Amino acid sequence: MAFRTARNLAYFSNYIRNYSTNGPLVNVTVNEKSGFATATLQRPSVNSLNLELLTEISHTLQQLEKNKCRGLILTSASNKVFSAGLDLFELHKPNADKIKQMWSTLQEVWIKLYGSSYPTVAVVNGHAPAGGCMLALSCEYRVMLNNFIIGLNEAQIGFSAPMWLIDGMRNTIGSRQAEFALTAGTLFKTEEALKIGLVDEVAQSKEEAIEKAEKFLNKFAKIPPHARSMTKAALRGANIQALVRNKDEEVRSYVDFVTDSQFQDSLGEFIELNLKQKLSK
Ligand SMILES: CCCCCCCCCCCCC/C=C/C(=O)SCCNC(=O)CCNC(=O)[C@H](O)C(C)(C)COP(=O)(O)OP(=O)(O)OC[C@H]1O[C@@H](n2cnc3c(N)ncnc32)[C@H](O)[C@@H]1OP(=O)(O)O
Repeated sequence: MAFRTARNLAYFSNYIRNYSTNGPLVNVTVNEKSGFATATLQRPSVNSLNLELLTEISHTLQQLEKNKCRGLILTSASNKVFSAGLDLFELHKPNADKIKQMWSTLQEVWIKLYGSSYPTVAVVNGHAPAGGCMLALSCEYRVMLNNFIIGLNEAQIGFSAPMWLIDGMRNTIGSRQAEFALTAGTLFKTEEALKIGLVDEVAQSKEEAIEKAEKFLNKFAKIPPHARSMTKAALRGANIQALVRNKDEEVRSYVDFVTDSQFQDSLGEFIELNLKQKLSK
């Protein structure tokens, strides 16, 4: 049964309504004609990835897969920030159990989005540092609006991106550019990101970006879906399998790393320097 049927659509909307306690953090709409779903991240003010948002993204992806989605556009309700990445306030002086769940859910999101059977496009309509860039990189195609930044700036905050994310970056922009970008933790302006292939197209407005995203998704209209998804799995499978094999070990290392006092000190400094307005509230 295709996801675009009215019955499935109603089921999906009900599911999202029932799932969220404080209103959905991800709003999903489906274009009944094309069958393409648009998932809009709407956690104020910057879509920072806390456990609740990550869990909702993960459940949304699961439902899309189950309902044989024909294509996904991932975007943001904010007109300034696509996603600010992991919620740094949740990483600061953390509860180890929550951190464990957070990292495990982040891994799930990568597995489900990078490995989705349906085609995916990120409409990057705002800044996309770190985890924001991760979400965009998990998609197959990226259309970005002008005057924003995107990149994996983990090195600047005092850690390294995990192996699966490094691989995702390498697959997108090539080894040499990935090495330059990751070791310096570079955040690229839209035009620079286009030049190195971190984004595929630039748009002047969200409407134009959505049109470009739909054009990309329509390219697959005549390709048998199972052939498309088998080919995608062949290309991306090794990355996913390596993560699945190493999942629990990575969660353990991550919790140790984040709860270590040295990391907490450097995160505290980063917050103080970059997000101190919020800290002083
Ligand atoms: C086997 C090995 C395993 C071990 C692994 C070791 C560790 C590995 C960790 C790897 C992690 C990789 C994956 C992802 C990592 C991350 O995502 S880390 C997060 C990095 N994020 C950032 O650096 C972004 C910081 N924010 C900004 O640069 C800017 O805020 C912005 C996004 C560019 C937006 O700028 P602007 O529009 O000017 O808004 P601001 O005024 O700066 O911010 C608005 C409010 O939002 C709050 N905020 C911003 N970012 C965050 C955030 N990341 N988390 C929480 N909150 C955030 C900010 O404080 C403002 O709040 P108010 O003052 O209350 O308005």
